[in-house]
Formats: sequence, structure tokens, C-alpha cells
Amino acid sequence: MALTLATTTPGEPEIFASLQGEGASLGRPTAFVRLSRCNLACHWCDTAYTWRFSGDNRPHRDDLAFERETNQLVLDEADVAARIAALGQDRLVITGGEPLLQGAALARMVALLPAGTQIEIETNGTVAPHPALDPLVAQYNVSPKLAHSGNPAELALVPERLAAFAADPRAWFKFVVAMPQDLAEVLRLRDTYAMASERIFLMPEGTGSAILRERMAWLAPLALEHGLRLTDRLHIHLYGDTRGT
Ligand SMILES: Nc1nc2[nH]cc(C(=O)O)c2c(=O)[nH]1
Ligand code: SF4
Ligand SMILES: [Mg+2]
Repeated sequence: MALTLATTTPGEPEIFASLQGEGASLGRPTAFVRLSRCNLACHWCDTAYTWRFSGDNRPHRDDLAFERETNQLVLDEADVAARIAALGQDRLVITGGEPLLQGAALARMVALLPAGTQIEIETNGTVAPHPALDPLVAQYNVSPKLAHSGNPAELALVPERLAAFAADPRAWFKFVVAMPQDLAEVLRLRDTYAMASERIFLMPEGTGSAILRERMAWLAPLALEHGLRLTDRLHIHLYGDTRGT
């Protein structure tokens, strides 16, 4: 068994050190690993190279199609763990795509990391964490996808998963918001699944500094009004919409 990773350039796995750009750990130095594949297809997805391979015609804003051969890389767990350990960070963010699709292999990889490495997982909140992985995780950043993502609600919003994450003190919710009208859906999900307001982030959709600032200008008063948090996307300001950052 092995892990299927995203690539930065052909042949290079997307394993890097950076500052966590979003959410509760924003600004924290950390190692990152990006896994390939996703079970959803958000039309504004900024990592479509993890899933929108040639022949996949699910709608995407940029209508890009990626070659699987150059955008996926299969490595064994020990190789992935060694590359992460070499970055010398005490924290690891596992992202994707949807990383929980590879939960069993992730559990084996995490077990090979230096003792004490803290594990943070970015997830779309539709997949149950593998029972061998779950006890190893310090923080879940759960990003349920709203109607504007273009996914059918029955795929994007899995009631028992949302309820389980809402009850898990390790989980933070991070809603990608594109329009002020999206707030109603966030509030409905919060109330339906009893998500704690202080664990909910609103995050502007956008892959450039100007659009993030523009959207945060109207998100800030909405966050204040509803007792929710606001998060920027720090890495976009620092590095732009680039791989491996
Ligand atoms: N620096 C940095 N922070 C991030 N936080 C979440 C990311 C993601 O793509 O899931 C991400 C990312 O790609 N880069
Ligand atoms: S869930 Fe995340 S990785 Fe998957 S399509 Fe949506 S934004 Fe992209
Ligand atoms: Mg990202």
C-alpha cells in the first residue's frame, strides 16, 4: 500500500514547509503534504490538479484538465514520512484533495513520523476518519461545501459526519464564502448540527489578494454580527496561487 500525492512539478511530491495560511493555526510554521484525489468537485476549487484529470467533465470554473501521469505520484508511507521529517517541523498539515480518502495509509505514514509531531487535517467533512488515524489527529479543519460550490447537497453535506465533527472538540469549521447570501446557509448548518459559533471561521473564496480583501470587507461585519470568526488566506498574500506554498 502507498499514498497518492499531488505534485508541484512532474515527479516532485507536494511536501513542503510553510506557514499555515488559514484558520485556527494561521501563521504557524508547519510541514504540509498534499494528497491527490477528491470525492467532490467544487467549481472554484484551487487545487483542481488533485482531481480534475483528463476525461473528468464535472464543471470547473477554469475548465482545466490535468494529466494524471504528471499530477499524481505514488510513494510508499516510509518515503513520505522521511521527506516530511526532513523538513524539521513539529507540526504537519495534511491536505488535498480529500486526504481522508486515504485514511488507512495515512495512519501508517503518521506512525512513522518523529514522536510528538502534531497532526492537523484539512477535510471537506464528508468522509469518516479511519479508526487507526483518528486517535493520531490533533486538529481537524472541516470545510463543508455550500451550494455555490456546485456539488449536490447529498454528496457535500453528510449529516452524521457534520454532527460527529460538531461534537469533536478537535474540529474547527471553515466555510468558504463567495457572496453575502451564503451566510444564511452557514447559519442554517450551524443551527442544524449544533456547531459552536466560536469554532466557525468564515473564509473568503479567492485566489488573489485583491479579491480576498474585497470579500473580507463585507465578511468582517457579518462575522461580528453573528459571533463567528474570520480567517484570511495568508499564503495567497505571501506566495500567490502557487503549488508547494
Ligand atoms: N500555507 C498554506 N496554508 C494552507 N492552509 C490550508 C491549505 C490547503 O490548501 O488546504 C494551505 C496551503 O496550501 N498553504
Ligand atoms: S472539496 Fe476541496 S479539494 Fe475537493 S473539489 Fe472542493 S475545494 Fe477542491
Ligand atoms: Mg489551498
